[in-house]
Amino acid sequence: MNIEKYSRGYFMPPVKSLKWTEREYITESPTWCSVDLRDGNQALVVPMSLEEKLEYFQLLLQVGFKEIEVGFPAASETEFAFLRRLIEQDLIPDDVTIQVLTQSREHIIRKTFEALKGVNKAVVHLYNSTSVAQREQVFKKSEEEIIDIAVTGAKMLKKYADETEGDFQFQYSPESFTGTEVEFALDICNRVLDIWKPTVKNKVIINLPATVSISMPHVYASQIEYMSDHLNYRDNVILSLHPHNDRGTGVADAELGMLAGAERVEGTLFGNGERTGNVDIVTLALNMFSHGVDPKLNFENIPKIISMYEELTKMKVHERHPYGGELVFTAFSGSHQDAIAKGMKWREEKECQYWTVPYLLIDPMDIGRKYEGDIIRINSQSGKGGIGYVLQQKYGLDLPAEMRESFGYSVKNVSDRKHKELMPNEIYDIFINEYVNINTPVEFINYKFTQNDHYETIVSIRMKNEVHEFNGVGNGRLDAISNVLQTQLGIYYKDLVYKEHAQEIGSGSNAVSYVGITDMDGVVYWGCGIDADIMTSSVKALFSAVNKMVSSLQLPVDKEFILLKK
Ligand SMILES: CC(=O)SCCNC(=O)CCNC(=O)[C@H](O)C(C)(C)COP(=O)(O)OP(=O)(O)OC[C@H]1O[C@@H](n2cnc3c(N)ncnc32)[C@H](O)[C@@H]1OP(=O)(O)O
Ligand SMILES: CC(C)C(=O)C(=O)O
Ligand SMILES: [Mg+2]
Repeated sequence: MNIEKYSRGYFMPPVKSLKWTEREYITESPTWCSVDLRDGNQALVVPMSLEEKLEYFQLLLQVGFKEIEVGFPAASETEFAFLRRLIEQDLIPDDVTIQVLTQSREHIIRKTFEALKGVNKAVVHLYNSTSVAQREQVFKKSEEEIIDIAVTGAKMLKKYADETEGDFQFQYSPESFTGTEVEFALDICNRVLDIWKPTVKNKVIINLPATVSISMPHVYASQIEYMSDHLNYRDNVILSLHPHNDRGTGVADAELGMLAGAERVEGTLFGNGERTGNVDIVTLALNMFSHGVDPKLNFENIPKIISMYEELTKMKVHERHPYGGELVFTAFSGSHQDAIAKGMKWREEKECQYWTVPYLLIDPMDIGRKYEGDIIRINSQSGKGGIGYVLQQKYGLDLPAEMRESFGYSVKNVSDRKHKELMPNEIYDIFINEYVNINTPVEFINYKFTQNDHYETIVSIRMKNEVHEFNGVGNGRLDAISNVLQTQLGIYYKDLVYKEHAQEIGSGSNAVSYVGITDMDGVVYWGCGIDADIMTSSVKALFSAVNKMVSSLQLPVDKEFILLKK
């Protein structure tokens, strides 16, 4: 790699300013400004049509944005017409302020104000680039000449605003701020403020963009803190951030920037925007939410927001995207699944106030995701905890702990062999086929019981197409039948374990029984019986376990032969 080609192109403030390091977390939501319809839109392969922008605008209103940069009206017919539509059809709610972007060029500013005619209120956002690279290479101008672009633009905004009806607030961005000497950025912002003279009633927004993110987040935070501490008219200035995500640290930049004194953040849903995108407001807001701080945006139905976002922008939310991604609440691996399943149970039992389930930063249900099919999915990396959880949640089958282990391996093996994820119905099918009501080679037909001080049974069993009746006794009914199998058919085992429950999910209310038996070599075999009658379900479970053992050990099942053997 050609490492000699690169060096650090950012500027630390002249005085190190690190008060932000003493603040631990963000205690209240900033003012959010969506720039989806401008920065997001200008970065799309095909920018949105007017109708699409209208639909996206509605989406942003539903999410709860109160400030929305709706476009760059001088850029195109669509941009201009969109703003006109919003104004002429009165589509801007009273508590929402729209924002428009303009360069510092008179014909562009003029067109911008033309587009704004009839608006009640709006933020007019002026930008010019200030970095060393842009001064030298793009504008080929001195610092004073660059300041002149900003100051001239600021004066033009004031003039056109004075001539246009409506309530206008001004915003200035020293674009490419992160590649600008911080003292110069401060100087140019103060010179613009001197023109606009912000007041308590008409504050000015100074927006400090990481147009290109070129440093680690603590550098950006230090730059923001320096600006916050040294800007003139500070009480009447709203300090705003506009991070991009070139280094993958857009969210960190915004969070540290807020700790450093910023009161407002510009960004987009899911981080759409130039190159690697703007900062993702969904992530920022839900990060706050996860700390118990109200972000004042509503992401209760994130699947719907994603589907509208994808349809309108033609972009895709990545599977691993924080909060929104399809897989971000999903555990495939055994130990994660086990911990999540136990954490969910703990939560149910303890009725805890705070969400503390391991591996899940927030409760997926809070943003419209569901547990089923979302948090635990099964492949060859999965474990008994997760597999048991799926059977329990989806089919109401609460397997005994030891049986979960044995079943877990069956499922993993299938997934491994087929090299695919297994859906809950496939897991259920494996369970039914391998464990439930297994009746070969020894088929249970029916039973009769009489009770004295013990139980007597006559049980009918089919083997090799012939039905035989056997008599047996025992302390309980299952014990009586177990004794038939052992003493009369010679199918010996030990340590019979048994569990039953009602199957609350699905049609009807079946009883489910599980039986585990251990052969003479210590190998355990499990069976399950499902039946409307609880006794029958337990007998079926016993026969299922017995049949698994008989098949595995290849025991003879001819009645005469067994009796002979005995
Ligand atoms: C970081 C950001 O996202 S900034 C926003 C970027 N967004 C967009 O550019 C989308 C909308 N833009 C457009 O549709 C067009 O660029 C327009 C309509 C604004 C201008 O179009 P044009 O004049 O045809 O082209 P272009 O943008 O290339 O203009 C470049 C000229 O503007 C100058 N310029 C660029 N930015 C600014 C600015 N903020 N203020 C003043 N002049 C500027 C350049 O130095 C260059 O000057 P030159 O003609 O002397 O070389
Ligand atoms: C217009 C400005 C704020 C911008 O989009 C940027 O600098 O990234
Ligand atoms: Mg930008």
